[in-house]
Amino acid sequence: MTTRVQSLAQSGLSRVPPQYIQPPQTRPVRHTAPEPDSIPVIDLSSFDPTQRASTRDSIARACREWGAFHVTNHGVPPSLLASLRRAGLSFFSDTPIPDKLRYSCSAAASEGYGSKMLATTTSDQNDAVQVLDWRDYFDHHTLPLSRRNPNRWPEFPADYRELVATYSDEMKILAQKLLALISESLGLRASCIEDAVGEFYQNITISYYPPCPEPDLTLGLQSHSDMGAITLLIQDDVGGLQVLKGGNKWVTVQPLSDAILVLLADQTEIITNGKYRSCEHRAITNPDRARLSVATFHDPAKTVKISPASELINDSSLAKYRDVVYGDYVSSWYTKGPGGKRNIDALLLDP
Ligand SMILES: O=C(O)CCC(=O)C(=O)O
Ligand SMILES: [Fe+2]
Repeated sequence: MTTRVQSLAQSGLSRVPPQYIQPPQTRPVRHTAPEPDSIPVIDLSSFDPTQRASTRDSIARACREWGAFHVTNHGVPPSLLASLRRAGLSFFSDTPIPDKLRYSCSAAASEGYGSKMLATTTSDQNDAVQVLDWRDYFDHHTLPLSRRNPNRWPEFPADYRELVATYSDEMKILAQKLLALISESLGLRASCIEDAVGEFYQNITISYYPPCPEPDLTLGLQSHSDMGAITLLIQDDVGGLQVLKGGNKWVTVQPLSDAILVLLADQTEIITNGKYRSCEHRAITNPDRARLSVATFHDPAKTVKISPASELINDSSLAKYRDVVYGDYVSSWYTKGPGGKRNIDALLLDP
């Protein structure tokens, strides 16, 4: 069974164990001065037709420049976001570790309480070395309803299961709204991306990053892009999520109370034929405070074949990505590990 990072952190270590030490090239660089650049914020309240055009333009710019943006006035009650963060934090910080271990998940992508999501190796003097993330998590299978079994989720606090179920339903509605706006921002039919994805397979992962004694040597979550279509993320006020801008600059996403962060994922990159790239991101740790985030992933079914939208392909704009059956993409992702964007880049026809 994998060690939980929280038990290591609570044992009062002053150094992190060697398997959590990143090689020099992937260690985080801490920003001391305020960063000049920040993730765009898009107000979704203006759903009347005249404003919709300017919302679409802002979305187009954010998707091209960042592959990520915050949304405000998104229709999800702020009290629900706060309650879910509170319930998640209570599971991680108030439940004794032996009780949490009753919910242990067995392998990558299975439901439950775990720590090592990603098998990743880095080469150290020709020996393959596995580097672990400084993170524990709880993964919930939430949609379609046939996958949702709240009995597998924590039963404390008392409203935990109901909150996760309500949150799942709200995130589905928001993901549909956003995929429609993103499609339209490319001049496509509103339903174009959602039709290509099909019924959403939705997972909700609550991540808990304990304080880390050596934050300059570790990552809470190594660099990756999410493999599905679209991810909706909320975090607490601690901060630590970073997105890669322009392929070379890590920018910290400043927590914005009540906003929801939208991250474009790999299948949207394929469907839009690379007009919008998926967002590469990672989480850093800090020495003082534990951090909590909730990521809601919206993926195709494993049997769905994903290819660039036919509306975007013509004689002067050829398909840039190979078609892929989503289940094959997922298997290969877990076999190779994330490694930034190497999985999606491997599908490029002419890299
Ligand atoms: O903790 C975060 O902010 C990032 C989580 C994430 O990227 C993921 O779960 O895929
Ligand atoms: Fe992610």
